[in-house]
Amino acid sequence: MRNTVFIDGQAGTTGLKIREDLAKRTDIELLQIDDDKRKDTDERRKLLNEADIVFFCLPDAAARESASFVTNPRTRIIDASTAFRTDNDWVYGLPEIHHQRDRIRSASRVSVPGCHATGLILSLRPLIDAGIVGRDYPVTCSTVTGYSGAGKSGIAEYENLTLAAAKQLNVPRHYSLQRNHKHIPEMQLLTGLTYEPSFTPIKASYKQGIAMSVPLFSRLLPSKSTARDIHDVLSEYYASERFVQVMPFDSDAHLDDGHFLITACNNTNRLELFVFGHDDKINIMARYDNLGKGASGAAIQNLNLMLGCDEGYCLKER
Ligand SMILES: NC(=O)C1=CN([C@@H]2O[C@H](COP(=O)(O)OP(=O)(O)OC[C@H]3O[C@@H](n4cnc5c(N)ncnc54)[C@H](OP(=O)(O)O)[C@@H]3O)[C@@H](O)[C@H]2O)C=CC1
Ligand SMILES: CC(=O)N[C@@H](CCC(=O)OP(=O)(O)O)C(=O)O
Repeated sequence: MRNTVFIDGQAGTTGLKIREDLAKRTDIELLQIDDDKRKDTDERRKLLNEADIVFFCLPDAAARESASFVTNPRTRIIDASTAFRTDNDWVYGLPEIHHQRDRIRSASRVSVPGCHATGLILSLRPLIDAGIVGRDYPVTCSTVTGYSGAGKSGIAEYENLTLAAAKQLNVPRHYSLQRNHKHIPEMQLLTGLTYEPSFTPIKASYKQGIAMSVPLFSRLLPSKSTARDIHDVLSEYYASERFVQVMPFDSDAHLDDGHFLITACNNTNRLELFVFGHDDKINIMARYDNLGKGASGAAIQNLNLMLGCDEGYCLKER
């Protein structure tokens, strides 16, 4: 029997991609909403309660509204927004974190991680669990990200430009400089840090692909662990993962003439982790597609787990 799926927000950046990927599948029947009824409350409410699984690919406020419309106890929800990521009644959809995969399999409410948060949590959580990084470590981190992370309006901002605006947007832009990015609460909760990490994102003039950088100082770690120790712990933690790979230690072979290529995982659900450094200096880097493992890929990986089918069904590993 086929599972019925409805995507609330099917015309947005994340919704469109999920729809495109699921349309190829024989195990799923996609419930369609007419284009002129996409925001019609009654029609959405009807479809939300007809489907076995629904995706919310909506702004936070609309996601909260949709959640309140679901009254059918059989309907399971996968939400791509920030609305429920730190809510105890929802399961955080990052299966690579120990014990999370089993929780996702049986969950009825799953929250897809934020794109920036994914990189930080996967970099730090194994190290904090192992006691290599103290919970009270003063973590700083930053990302460089493509403009599609901001959805349709962000894409339009960069792609429908006058010449003058194009010149301005050609230059990378820092944002959330008050250290108030919306992913900070989930970063803190899911890493287990005592204090909020200091996080600075930078948006640049390319469509998709994200790189998270987490610098650490060996002298501030409880056992003065080195970059090599950190590489060993991460390698062991993710050894059996399909979508998270720890790349060989400190190798220039990963670089393009000494530079890090942010877009190397684009159009896949793959996330690559790198550890660079020597002596006191350690730098963990994660690269992935903000629209892949950072959004629709992660959402489909969660769907596969919830349906009990192959976790990688219709997802590209490389
Ligand atoms: N882009 C990314 O890299 C990532 C996005 N996310 C999150 O996923 C969610 C969706 O993001 P994204 O796809 O980028 O956003 P988009 O802005 O591209 O798409 C959102 C869609 O929701 C529709 N919509 C807005 N309000 C309503 C409503 N009340 N009822 C029905 N539909 C509505 C919009 O309609 P209309 O077309 O008319 O504007 C649009 O089609 C957001 O919460 C975002 O933060 C998460 C991870 C990464
Ligand atoms: C480039 C860009 O603007 N990206 C967005 C985040 C995209 C994302 O992950 O949004 P959600 O947390 O809603 O899922 C931002 O940094 O605010």
